[in-house]
Amino acid sequence: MTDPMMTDPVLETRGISKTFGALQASKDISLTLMPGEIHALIGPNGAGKSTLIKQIAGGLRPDAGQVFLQGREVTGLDTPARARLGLGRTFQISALAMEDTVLQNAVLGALGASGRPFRFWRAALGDKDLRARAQDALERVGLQEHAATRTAELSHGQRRQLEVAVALTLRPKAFVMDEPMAGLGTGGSLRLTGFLDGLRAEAPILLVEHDMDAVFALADRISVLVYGEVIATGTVEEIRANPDVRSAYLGDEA
Ligand SMILES: Nc1ncnc2c1ncn2[C@@H]1O[C@H](COP(=O)(O)OP(=O)(O)OP(=O)(O)O)[C@@H](O)[C@H]1O
Repeated sequence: MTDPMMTDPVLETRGISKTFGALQASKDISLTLMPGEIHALIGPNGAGKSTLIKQIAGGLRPDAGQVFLQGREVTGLDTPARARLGLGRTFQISALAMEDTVLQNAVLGALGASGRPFRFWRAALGDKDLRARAQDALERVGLQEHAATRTAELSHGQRRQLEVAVALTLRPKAFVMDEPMAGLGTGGSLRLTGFLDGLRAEAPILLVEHDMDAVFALADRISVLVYGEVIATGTVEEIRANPDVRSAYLGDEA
């Protein structure tokens, strides 16, 4: 990881707050994602992790606070506009078209990245540039041999890799990932952990994850969210040793 004192964050939230009725789901959240790092966001169910991710990605407008991507404020932009500026997102629930092939899904991602309307979808499949971009992304995640496979036939882990490939067609400056390990067995989690480890050199990753083995193996920094509030940010060692974090979340896992 690059020394955080020496560089500017790639992605930053400043004072993000959001209430749903009487519930404060985000309380004055300020986070940074530095070049080359994996910053994990952990916390109990209902702590507000997905709500924060949605505000960062553009699906939910904060009541207060700002989001910056490479120093540019994006708080007022919608999700596609943020994606075009380089915010790569993968979802808790797969957003892939299961009946389409792996390559078609990647081309669809590349089409979205190009900013062209989706009614050109069929034409996009024959577009050399989009196909090249899609094939390049598939190669980077190691799925090139499965380009013609129906997405439904991929393993769970391969689908996660395809989601990353779709995000890669955007040439992202930062990744935001919501529980990529969900539903993977031990072997799948280990493979994806190795893959994400290498991916951080491409773009830093803000990683929401419940799989603590993956978090402890990957994270340069961890922020702990409890009742909508970041109660601690630090290295794996600092977070494991933090008594507030142990009592609020980690318990025996630390
Ligand atoms: N659209 C909404 N309207 C009302 N309440 C909401 C809405 N979205 C989320 N909440 C509430 O906000 C709180 C935070 O939810 P959120 O899904 O962000 O938590 P989380 O940390 O991602 O949980 P999990 O780990 O289970 O995915 C919860 O109490 C949830 O019920």
